[in-house]
Amino acid sequence: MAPVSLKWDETSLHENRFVRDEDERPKVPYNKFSSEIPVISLKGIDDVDGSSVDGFGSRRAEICDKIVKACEDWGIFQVVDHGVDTKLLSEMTRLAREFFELPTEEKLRFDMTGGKKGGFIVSSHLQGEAVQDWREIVTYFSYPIKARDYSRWPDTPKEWRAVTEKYSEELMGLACKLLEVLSEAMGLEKEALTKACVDMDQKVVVNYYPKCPQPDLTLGLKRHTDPGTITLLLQDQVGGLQATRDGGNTWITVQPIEGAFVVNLGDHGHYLSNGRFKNADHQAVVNSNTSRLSIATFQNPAPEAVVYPLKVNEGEKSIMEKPITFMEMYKKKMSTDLELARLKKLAKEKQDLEKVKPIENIFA
Ligand SMILES: O=C1C[C@@H](c2ccc(O)c(O)c2)Oc2cc(O)cc(O)c21
Ligand SMILES: O=C(O)CCC(=O)C(=O)O
Ligand SMILES: [Fe+2]
Repeated sequence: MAPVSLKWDETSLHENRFVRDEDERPKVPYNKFSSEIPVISLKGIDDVDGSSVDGFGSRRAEICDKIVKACEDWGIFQVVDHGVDTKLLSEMTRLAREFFELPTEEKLRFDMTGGKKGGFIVSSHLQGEAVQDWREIVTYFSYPIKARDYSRWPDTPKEWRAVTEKYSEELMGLACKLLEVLSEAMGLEKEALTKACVDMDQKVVVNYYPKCPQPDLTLGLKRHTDPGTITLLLQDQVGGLQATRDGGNTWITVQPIEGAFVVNLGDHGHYLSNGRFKNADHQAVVNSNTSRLSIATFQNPAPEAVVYPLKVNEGEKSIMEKPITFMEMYKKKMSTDLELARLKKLAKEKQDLEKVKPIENIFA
């Protein structure tokens, strides 16, 4: 299947494929930033247990409390002082932008359509979506290292592969550190969550959202929860990431912070904690002033890893009926997402037909 379109500046939203139903359209501007999502400094997270700040408990304990609270409230928070070199972050962003500025034919050398594992695609990783996302992505699978297929990693700009390898390694380290905190908060050993992932997978998705003539009618990336354990998102200073915790009634736009990562829990993290930690419900909106770039690093369990709460407290019930593998969970989620989109499209077509019926009747 050929990609939809790469001529974003010539694409009119009168082309229905980008127009969302009214209930799905953005409710809050891309640049009206909220301070509701906590920003947590990780400085001191490696302090050995027992060392104290001014005699009041350790800095690590303080950070852990903030992370746990954010996961219980929103399933989303930002981290600063995380230890990943800021030069690496700016290199990663610069090279990613250069990739999207390449001529179409160059990007299509990595065309991912037809089920290839990694590469470039317009709009969505899900083929068959009723309404398209206003974005392009390039994606590659970085862990486990033995499964890397470099033929699916962009080779232009030429420094990108080396930078990406380093970036992936650093982010794997940071993600594991955050999972240790959550394991301890569940009263489990530090390695409990990473062990439950068996051999942790990592997948990097670089999102490029072109500027859009009618941003109020469409979405850069439709509302979703991430399927995996935890996601680390690096975004530029434009703004567009939005979160909801009341099923899409109200939304907030996450404030971009230079050098910070937005961390959000996915479905796997939510299930393993028996629902204690939220799987962040989020979307990306676009704007008519400027394009936007974000880099999502998805930390997922191995496909064969068993998904089931690690601990069910006394008096509670498991939120899962039975254990399933991550592969089963992922496939079920993606097919449900597609099916919902298909049903919505059908319902809309039916509604549109009903509207024209009275006119037909005039001629009957
Ligand atoms: O692009 C994404 C975002 C996200 C997602 C999940 C479920 C959806 O229905 C959706 O439209 C987007 O999580 C992903 C998970 C992946 O494995 C690949 C992706 O490209 C994405
Ligand atoms: O671009 C963003 O801000 C959100 C990206 C995202 O949610 C994703 O890639 O899963
Ligand atoms: Fe996401």
